[in-house]
Amino acid sequence: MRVSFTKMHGLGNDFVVLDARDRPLPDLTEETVKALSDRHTGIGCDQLIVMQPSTTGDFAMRIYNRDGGEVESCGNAARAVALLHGSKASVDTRGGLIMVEPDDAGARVDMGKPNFAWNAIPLQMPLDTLDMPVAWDELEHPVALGIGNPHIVFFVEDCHGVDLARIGPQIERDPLFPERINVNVATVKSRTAIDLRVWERGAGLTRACGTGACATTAAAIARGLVDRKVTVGLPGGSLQIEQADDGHIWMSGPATRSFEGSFEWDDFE
Ligand SMILES: N[C@@H](CCC[C@H](N)C(=O)O)C(=O)O
Repeated sequence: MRVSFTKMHGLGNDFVVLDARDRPLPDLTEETVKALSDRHTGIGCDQLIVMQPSTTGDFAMRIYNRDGGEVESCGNAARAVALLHGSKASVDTRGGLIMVEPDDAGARVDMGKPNFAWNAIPLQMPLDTLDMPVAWDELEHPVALGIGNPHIVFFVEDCHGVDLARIGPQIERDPLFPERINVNVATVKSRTAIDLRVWERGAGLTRACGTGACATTAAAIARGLVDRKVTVGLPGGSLQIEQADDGHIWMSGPATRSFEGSFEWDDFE
């Protein structure tokens, strides 16, 4: 079966997007995701995204990390599918229903409410998620929360000085996080600006992480470190994040279509 794809990115966090809204795809296995995501032998991406029909939203977005695992949420991909859809839409994800709307800058997304409940994230045991009594080397007292998917946020003096490639995988796979976790190191620059680097669960260091930017802003607001409207600077560029009066986190930022192509499904099974 010949399948068309669109290669896209949000601030350098890149995706292979398959549109199965009108034409179903064969079952996607972990091996197929890994093979398509491979940067040497496949098409190459951080996440594989599948758009599908939905009964609860205008369409569904399924998200697979490059390691083959299916996950709940992806902020940068939400902006990418908004661009492909072309108009305001409700998107059904495993992390909940989100609203997307293309705009001049790319897209605006209502990512829903952050969840600080330890068993929703989930953590292995009850802990104060706003000030966790845990440390990994110099990284200590993090905030843990869910924004569809699980995140841990460390506020540090200089996020660029953290060896995230070394410590990120240790934290991601610590038994404290039964479903593993996305690891954010953040430096608060002012009441309206945060610098952020992210070690993504199942994908490693990425140029940007939309849910990471939302989770970090929600954590910084909860700690009283920033105002409710923040610019988050990531290696790939900036996102605008805002918490509305009802607690929902809104994200605005670019989404880019890189190229289109097609492949033989059988070659990646
Ligand atoms: N790049 C994404 C997040 C993708 C999923 C994440 N790695 C997870 O495992 O939860 C984003 O922009 O939010």
